[in-house]
Amino acid sequence: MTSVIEVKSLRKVYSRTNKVAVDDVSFSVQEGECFGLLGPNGAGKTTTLEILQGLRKPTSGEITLFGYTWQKHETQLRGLMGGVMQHNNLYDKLKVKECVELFASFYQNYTPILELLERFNLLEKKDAWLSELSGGQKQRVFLAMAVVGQPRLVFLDEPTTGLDPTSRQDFWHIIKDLKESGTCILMTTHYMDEAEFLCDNLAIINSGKIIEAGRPNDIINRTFEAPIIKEPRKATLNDVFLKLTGSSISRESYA
Ligand SMILES: Nc1ncnc2c1ncn2[C@@H]1O[C@H](COP(=O)(O)OP(=O)(O)OP(=O)(O)O)[C@@H](O)[C@H]1O
Repeated sequence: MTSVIEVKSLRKVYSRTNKVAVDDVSFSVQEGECFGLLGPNGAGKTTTLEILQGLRKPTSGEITLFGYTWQKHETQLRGLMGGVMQHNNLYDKLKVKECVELFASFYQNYTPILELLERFNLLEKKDAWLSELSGGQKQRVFLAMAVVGQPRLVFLDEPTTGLDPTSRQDFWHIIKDLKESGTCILMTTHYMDEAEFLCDNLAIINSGKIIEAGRPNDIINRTFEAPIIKEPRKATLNDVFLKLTGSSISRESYA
C-alpha cells in the first residue's frame, strides 16, 4: 500500500501563548484508509488537522501528502484534498447550492452539483440559506462541499458532533460509501463507536502526544491484555432511540 500521508516528528508551539499543542507526533495513512485522530478536548487534534490541510505552519517536523510537501507543491495539493472548517458561520449568508458551487470552483473537475445534492438528499434544500438548516443538514452540506471536487483525501473535523443518533448513522453510511469509492479520509471524533465503525486505523492523542495507535480491535485487545471474547451483541440506548423514533436509515429522516 502507498502512503497518502506521512507525518514525522510533528511539533506545534503556539508562539503567543507558548503552548505546545502537538509534540513529536508521527503517523502514516495509507491509500483508501479512514484514519481517526481521537483524544480529549485540547489534545491537539484540530491543530494537527489544520497543519495537514496547509492552514497552519508547524514549528518543526516533516509532512508529505501524496509525496508532496506544502512548501513546494501547494497547488497540486489543493487539488487533491477536500475539507471544510465547520465550526464557523462563514457560510451562513450563502444558499446550499451556492456553498457547493463555491467549493466546486476551486477544482478543475467536480461532480455535477445537483447530482451531489441529490446523493446527500439536499436537493429540496438547494435554495435554503445555510443558517436555516438543522445541524444534520448543515453537516451534510459541509461534506458535499468537501467532496464536490472529487478529492483523493478528505479531512473531517468532528463531522457528527451534535447530531442525533439517526443522523449520525446516516452520516456514517455516507462516509463509508466515500471510503468504498477509494477516497482516503482523515477524521477527528469524540465518539468511540464512530471510530470503531469507520476507522481502519487510529491514533489516540493526549496533551499533544500519541499515546496509542493501530487498528481499533488491536488497540482494544492490547489495552485489556487478553483478547475480548465477542458476546452476542446486546441492544444499546442508541438502538432504543432508533426504534422509538421509528427511524431506520430512511430518506424522511433527512428532511
Ligand atoms: N490559535 C491558538 N493559539 C494558542 N493556543 C491554541 C490555539 N489553538 C489551539 N490552541 C491550544 O492548543 C491546544 C490544542 O488545541 P486543539 O484545538 O488542537 O485541540 P483538540 O484536540 O482539537 O480539542 P477539541 O477536542 O476540544 O476540539 C489546546 O490547549 C488549545 O487551547
